[in-house]
Amino acid sequence: MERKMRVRSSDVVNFFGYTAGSPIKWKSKWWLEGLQLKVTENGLDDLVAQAYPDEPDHAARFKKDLTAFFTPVHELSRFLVEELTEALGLTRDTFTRHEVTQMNSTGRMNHYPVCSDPDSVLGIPAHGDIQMTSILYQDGAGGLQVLKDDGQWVGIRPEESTLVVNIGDTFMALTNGILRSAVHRAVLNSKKDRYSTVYFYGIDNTTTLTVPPELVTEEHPLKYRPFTVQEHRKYLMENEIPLHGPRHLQIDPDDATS
Ligand SMILES: O=C(O)CCC(=O)C(=O)O
Ligand SMILES: [Fe+2]
Repeated sequence: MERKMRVRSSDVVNFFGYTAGSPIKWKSKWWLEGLQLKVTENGLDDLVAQAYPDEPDHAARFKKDLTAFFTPVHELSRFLVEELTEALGLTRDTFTRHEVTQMNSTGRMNHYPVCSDPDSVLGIPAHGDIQMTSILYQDGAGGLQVLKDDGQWVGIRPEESTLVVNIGDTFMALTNGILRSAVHRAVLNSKKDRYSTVYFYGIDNTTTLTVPPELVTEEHPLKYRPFTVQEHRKYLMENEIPLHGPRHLQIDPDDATS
């Protein structure tokens, strides 16, 4: 506990560091503790030094373990974004060229403690992820659910050696809604704790991003206005997200067709 307190978050927008319960000001309760990570050389050095100030061996091992997961997953994220971009008929680096530093991407480790009344509270309530893609590794406990178009929640069963890939709100808006940000949540169980680790691959936070003109046609008119990821993040931190994608970034926020 003392170690967790050493790295606790004091940042309400990006909440880097340790948080217990909801890291943001939504009304609903979150039944989890989490560690939000800056996955850069400096970010990881600072974190492990704060967590293990007098134990350099532990610090080095923790950094090695974090790097072993996040470095390949960063490369995989960029590859997947580029493959999807190309599949849409665009130049491969249309979006990834906005990847300034890894600073715009975030790692997150979630721990959902066992809950004696799992139907009374959620681990994480319904949301879409902010960034381009999320890659999630979950243990065998199960609890991730995705919202289907018919309003039903479907469980994403854990499979050994399998990663879950999710499209985020930024990628949805930048592809004019062709790729869909999946609304998801984490439910609890009364038998065992659950752990998951996520990498949110992000591009430039502060540049105004726009839908490429190639994705705007007569049948598929421009649906999303120019935006910055930072502005989108701030909106989400301040507004509990309803059960749909980034509708506030739409030119017509009342258009509910996706
Ligand atoms: O733990 C999970 O299955 C979901 C985690 C998640 O949605 C998130 O960290 O954004
Ligand atoms: Fe998520």
